[in-house]
Amino acid sequence: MRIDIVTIFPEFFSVLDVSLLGKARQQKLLDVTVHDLRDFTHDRHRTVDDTPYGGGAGMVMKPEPWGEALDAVLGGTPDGTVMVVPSPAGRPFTQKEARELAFAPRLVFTCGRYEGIDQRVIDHAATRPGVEVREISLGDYVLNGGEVAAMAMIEAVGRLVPGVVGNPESLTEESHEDGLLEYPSYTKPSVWRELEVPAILLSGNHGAIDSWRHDQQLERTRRVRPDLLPDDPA
Ligand SMILES: N#Cc1c(-c2ccc3ccn(Cc4ccc(CN5CCCCC5)cc4)c3c2)n[nH]c1N
Repeated sequence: MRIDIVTIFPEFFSVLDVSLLGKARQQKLLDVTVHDLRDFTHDRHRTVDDTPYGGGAGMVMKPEPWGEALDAVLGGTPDGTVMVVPSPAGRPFTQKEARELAFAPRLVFTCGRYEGIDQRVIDHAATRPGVEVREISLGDYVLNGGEVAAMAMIEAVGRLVPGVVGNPESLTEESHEDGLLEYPSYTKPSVWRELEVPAILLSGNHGAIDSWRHDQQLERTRRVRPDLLPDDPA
């Protein structure tokens, strides 16, 4: 999978050189390129923002640099490219969407700042052949820009790309994969500060362990996220 990121803070994504995603890049499972939006400006101050039409607080990101950046990045776009626009006005990001995006041949993340990107940039991108535009929100709270959201989405999607995670089985037993929160996990020692590991986990009875773990998922989901249960009697 190819991932392009356009941002005014390219150094923000240096974390992609390390950890699991860094290894995936070395293994050519992920091809990640970060582009500095200011490289697509032509004035001395490398200006990317201006005052909003209609008034209001803050600044809006100018369309011209974005247009040139996306011309450069989206040129020669294979069909199925998804341009992800992190936005507080976007659709909430979910594990289901992460799974969908993991199958896209190419993702382009457009990281806005200030009060956002001139809407015409998003509207124009949607007319580009082979490009699907998705405005996605990380959650119902306000960030200062799109980079944190893009990083979270890249990690959530990148780890689902075949070969990135060593044991793909571990991907199926995670919160939200089966619509439930995950069961609690334990490791050695069996007693720690007088706290014992649940005896069932030491029994070697894997049928009983699986059943206990599913019960734990249901209990935790009912307690913490009843909204995830289709018709929880509550
Ligand atoms: N994903 C995600 C996000 C973001 C996110 C994503 C991308 C950008 C680009 C800039 N910002 C900052 C910002 C802050 C407030 C507002 C609202 N204003 C209301 C009055 C009229 C003007 C707009 C817009 C933009 C961003 C925030 N926040 N929270 C998420 N889950």
